[in-house]
Amino acid sequence: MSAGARIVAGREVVVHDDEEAVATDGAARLIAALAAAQAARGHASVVLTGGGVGIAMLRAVAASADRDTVDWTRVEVFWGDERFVPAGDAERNDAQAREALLDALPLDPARVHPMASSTPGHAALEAGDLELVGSADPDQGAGAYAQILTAAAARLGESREVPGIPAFDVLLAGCGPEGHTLSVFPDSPAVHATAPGVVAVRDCPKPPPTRISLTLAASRAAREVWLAAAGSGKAEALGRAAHGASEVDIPLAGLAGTERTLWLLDGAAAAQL
Ligand SMILES: O=C(O)[C@H](O)[C@@H](O)[C@H](O)[C@H](O)COP(=O)(O)O
Repeated sequence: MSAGARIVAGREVVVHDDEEAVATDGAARLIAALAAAQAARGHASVVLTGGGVGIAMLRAVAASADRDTVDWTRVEVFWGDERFVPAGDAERNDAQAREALLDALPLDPARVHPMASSTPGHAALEAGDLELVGSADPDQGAGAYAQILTAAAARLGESREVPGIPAFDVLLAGCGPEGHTLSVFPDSPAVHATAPGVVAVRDCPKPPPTRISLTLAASRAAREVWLAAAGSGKAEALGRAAHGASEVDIPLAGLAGTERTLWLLDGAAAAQL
């Protein structure tokens, strides 16, 4: 267990003073975890999230003096969810991640796997496979991402617990005040999708309304799942999850890594644990 952490209902919880400290600590941990994965397995994989803290963490990685302890040419990058808007739209999680960090790294483009945009007909050749990067239909985009994950599982190692999905080294997630995580919202079709996979999400209460998301079951293929959240608006949902709420009511309660589940919070978000 890491320094300063306590266990709350099976999760390792680290509480910081403010959002900036959450982002800085998350960045340091991410750099260390990716370097350790490369030392152990020769490659590393991370699943990124959108949202304020998730993107702040990427900015902190970009600014870190330890950034180059990771061989970024051998890091495989995925997304846990994506806003289904046109390619390059500033609302897209991948566009925000590129701007915050990815554009500054010597990543291998064949190892960066964005989810589909809503711009139809865009396709790209990646790692010898045809990856669909744009479609008018979010279901088609979700299906394409499921294929990308299956191919990646063959390369990176399939999760023993969740067949067909890679055993990602780290999956990053945020959460909303009503308990959503990824783009899995309370009592929505996505939270009832128990088979591990990738789903199209419609009518999201948080704009934009159409998204693509891993299911909670697919997210649980990751070795380590880290939830980063800050602010009093997240306190009630985190408190309910810590006190046993179901993932149907509070989807973030369903986040769990096969080796570690870590919550990186500020004091305001941790107030009801
Ligand atoms: O695309 C998104 O919106 C997300 O991936 C979403 O799950 C986000 O991480 C949380 O809503 C937290 O967002 P904030 O940190 O901005 O509150």
